[in-house]
Amino acid sequence: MSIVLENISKNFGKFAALHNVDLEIPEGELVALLGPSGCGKTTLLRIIAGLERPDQGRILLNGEDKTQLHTSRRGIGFVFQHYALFRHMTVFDNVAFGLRVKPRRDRPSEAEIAEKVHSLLKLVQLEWLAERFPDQLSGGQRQRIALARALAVEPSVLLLDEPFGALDASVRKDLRQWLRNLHQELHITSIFVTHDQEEAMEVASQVVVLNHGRIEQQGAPAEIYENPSNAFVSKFIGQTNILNLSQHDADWLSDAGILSGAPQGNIAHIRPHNIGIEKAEADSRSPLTLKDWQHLGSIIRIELYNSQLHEQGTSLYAEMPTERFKHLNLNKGDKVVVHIKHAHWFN
Ligand SMILES: Nc1ncnc2c1ncn2[C@@H]1O[C@H](COP(=O)(O)OP(=O)(O)OP(=O)(O)O)[C@@H](O)[C@H]1O
Repeated sequence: MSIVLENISKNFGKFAALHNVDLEIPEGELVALLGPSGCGKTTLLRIIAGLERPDQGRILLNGEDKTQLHTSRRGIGFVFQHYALFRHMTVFDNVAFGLRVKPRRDRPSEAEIAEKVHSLLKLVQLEWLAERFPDQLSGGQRQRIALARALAVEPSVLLLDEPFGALDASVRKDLRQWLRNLHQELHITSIFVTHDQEEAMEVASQVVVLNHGRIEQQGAPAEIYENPSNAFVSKFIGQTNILNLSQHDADWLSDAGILSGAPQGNIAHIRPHNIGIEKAEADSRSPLTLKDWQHLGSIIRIELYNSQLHEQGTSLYAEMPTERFKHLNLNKGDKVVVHIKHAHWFN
């Protein structure tokens, strides 16, 4: 099901949680709503679900205005943190719940329900847990069961609010991949809320970046990373070095080669992987010293100290493949020269 939001605004008392939000989600996408705490992600999700009424605007599902339609009639499944599994029911009964409460004329027989529940438990790869109670499951297993429960009623849209929020890092990573695979299998239009940019980039086919109740940018992860439409998005998505030219950082940038052309703004955002490094000659006048580095798996993050950077104490971060770093044979305290391959410019 496609989703279109037109000019949605929502106030809580005097506080404007969403301002004139326009959003189009084509059928079958897996969309991340990404933004800092309090930016309006959950409010937007609740409005799509029909759990919250917008003060203004329309919600179109498959092109039809459903703004006034009750949640239960929107064909939406959700996995919200506070809609936890029913503790007194087994896994099987939890997944069967949505089918058993259907009106009599739509309700499948118990045999059909059993078949459906088993096929869903198979889909989430937890068939062997059917007779357990939620307290006897791990956090990751509970989330997968919650998803099976949401899928039982064959929703046209799946909404997930911080689905992996409370889980530890390695379980989160597994579940991200698993959700992506599941989506590729089912193709249900899905929207999940996260404040974790890495999660959004890794899982989603489309990322919607929100800030202060407004959409800053929508696009494929690579598009948002490579062409951030403003300084907020650039800073929020991935690591970036921020250099303010109006604060006299221009001189050393010019030495570094970045200002070979005219600056295209007052502020340069430079991704760590766009900073190339070479060992400096002994007589180099480079202001940059290798301060420290960290191993991030196959890449190395390098911290450079710049004695001429206007804001004293700030470092510049570069990244390169581990192999290349080994080849450079650098030690802490070595002088380096940098070559800046690309910058995003803002005012
Ligand atoms: N029922 C409410 N009454 C008053 N204010 C609310 C209500 N619900 C949300 N808000 C406010 O609206 C803003 C947006 O809230 P929302 O839950 O949508 O943010 P969020 O982006 O999901 O944040 P988080 O990542 O922290 O969950 C917040 O400032 C919040 O305090």
